[in-house]
Amino acid sequence: MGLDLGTSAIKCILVDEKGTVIGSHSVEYPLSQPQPGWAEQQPEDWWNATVAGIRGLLTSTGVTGAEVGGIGFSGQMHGSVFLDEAQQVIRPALLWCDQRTAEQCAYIEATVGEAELGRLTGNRALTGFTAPKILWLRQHEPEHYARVRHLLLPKDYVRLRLTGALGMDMADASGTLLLDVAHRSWSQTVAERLEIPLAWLPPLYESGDIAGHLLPEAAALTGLAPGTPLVVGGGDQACGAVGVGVVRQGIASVALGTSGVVFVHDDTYQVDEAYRLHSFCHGVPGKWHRMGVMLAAGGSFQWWRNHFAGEELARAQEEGKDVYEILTSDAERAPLGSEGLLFLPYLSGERTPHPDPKARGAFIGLNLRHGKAHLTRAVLEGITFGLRDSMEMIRESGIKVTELRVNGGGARSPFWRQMIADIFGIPVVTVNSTDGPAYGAAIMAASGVLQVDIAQLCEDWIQVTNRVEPNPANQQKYEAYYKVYRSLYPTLQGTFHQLTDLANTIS
Ligand SMILES: Nc1ncnc2c1ncn2[C@@H]1O[C@H](COP(=O)(O)OP(=O)(O)O)[C@@H](O)[C@H]1O
Ligand SMILES: O=C(CO)[C@@H](O)[C@H](O)COP(=O)(O)O
Repeated sequence: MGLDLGTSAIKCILVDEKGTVIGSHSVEYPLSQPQPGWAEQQPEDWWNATVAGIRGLLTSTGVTGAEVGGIGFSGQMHGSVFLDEAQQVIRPALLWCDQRTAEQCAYIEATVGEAELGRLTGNRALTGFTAPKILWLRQHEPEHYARVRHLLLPKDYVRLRLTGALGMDMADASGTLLLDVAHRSWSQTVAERLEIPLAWLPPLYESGDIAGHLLPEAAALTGLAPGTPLVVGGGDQACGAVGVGVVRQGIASVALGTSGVVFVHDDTYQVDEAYRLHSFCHGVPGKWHRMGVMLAAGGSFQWWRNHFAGEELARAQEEGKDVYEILTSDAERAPLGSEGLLFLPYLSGERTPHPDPKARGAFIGLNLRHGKAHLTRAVLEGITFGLRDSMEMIRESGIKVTELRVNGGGARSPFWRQMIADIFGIPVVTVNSTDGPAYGAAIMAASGVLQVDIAQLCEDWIQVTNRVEPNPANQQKYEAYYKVYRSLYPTLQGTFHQLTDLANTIS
């Protein structure tokens, strides 16, 4: 069984011993934004959704608990679950997309030193990461901070409830800013300089290791058998990459979920100049990866759907279609470049390439000829240009990428896949497994239980099902628009900051 504890829902899948998916079941949970730029979830909601998700999956597939050989976990990364002495949750978790910690990031870079932090952790301090969240708690909620005894990431908390065992994988731990990514161990130096007790951090594992076994009370709730092994699993980006077979050099993946991620495998530990890309441990034991992360990729498209696609939603219901399919087919009818219209996708601030919580979105170049289809196309093009920025950094690092494997909700659209091929100038493929991180988690479960290499299972289970080549004529036209796109953030940065400050002070 593979579980993916996402931002909006948990997705649970069952896979047989040949790697075929035999069923899936999702259960949603809410996200709260108590203040602008904040994002929180209740760990109890994750737990209830996990129990309902596993039960729903067993019921819908007719598989019995005793037939499940093992469970692997994928999860949204970076979120802080603060637990007290009795392992009880102290407050809602601050999520990966929470932007409240700019001041704490500046403090970390000043205290540890920017270059030293990079040398020790492989990364720079970014608002979504976990260590700044701990410092925020210390500064703003000292009564909560005083009770903290354990710090976990989202999926590790749910695994604790299932097994009673504390643990974290190297891939997810890389996003805490407390891991010595090169040596795959907690960084005593960083923890000491930030005065964060190392004792709060759980034991570290590789993704295919067994972390514990299902408790009888969790078995009774879920319908699974007591003692079922739980494999550690990984952060959702590492799991998503494993789920599409990005386990060797030369292949990259693009994940189009709420966030947007360009991900490359590294056989050895590598860092990018000035730590512009994240350098993290991979879910493949003893391997690493680099990635660029956009905060609102699919999230920008979802925002567009939620606020401006009432008509399309009604059409989707009438025609029994998905509203995203209607939106993308309308967008396809607008000309390439949306007749001189560009969209900046920094609706949640940004991480890569502009680590700036005050970055904002924009439509640039509107004229009277533009209608909704132009704007929809501009949103998709703007997101894809944003992803291309990460690919440029990967290219500048000297990595030659010959194939892009796409996953996440956005990968369902053939139009968007062709757009990625044209904007990146690289062939885009899809594979037989379309369950992304949940499938990667199932591969990790099989690896732990059957004692087979993760890379070998990817080789055996994953096949390319579709390949699109870049269209040279489109590539040239997009190149011209991309040049203008790249010039926009530096020009507008000051304006974005002024507007964010105004919005925070004048209401
Ligand atoms: N048919 C589709 N065509 C294009 N984009 C889609 C389609 N379906 C979903 N999406 C995009 O995928 C996103 C959801 O992706 P998903 O991987 O499920 O996200 P997450 O795991 O972050 O919740 C949506 O916000 C939307 O932008
Ligand atoms: O912050 C990151 C990776 O560094 C995000 O990838 C989150 O881990 C969750 O993203 P979605 O899967 O919900 O898009």
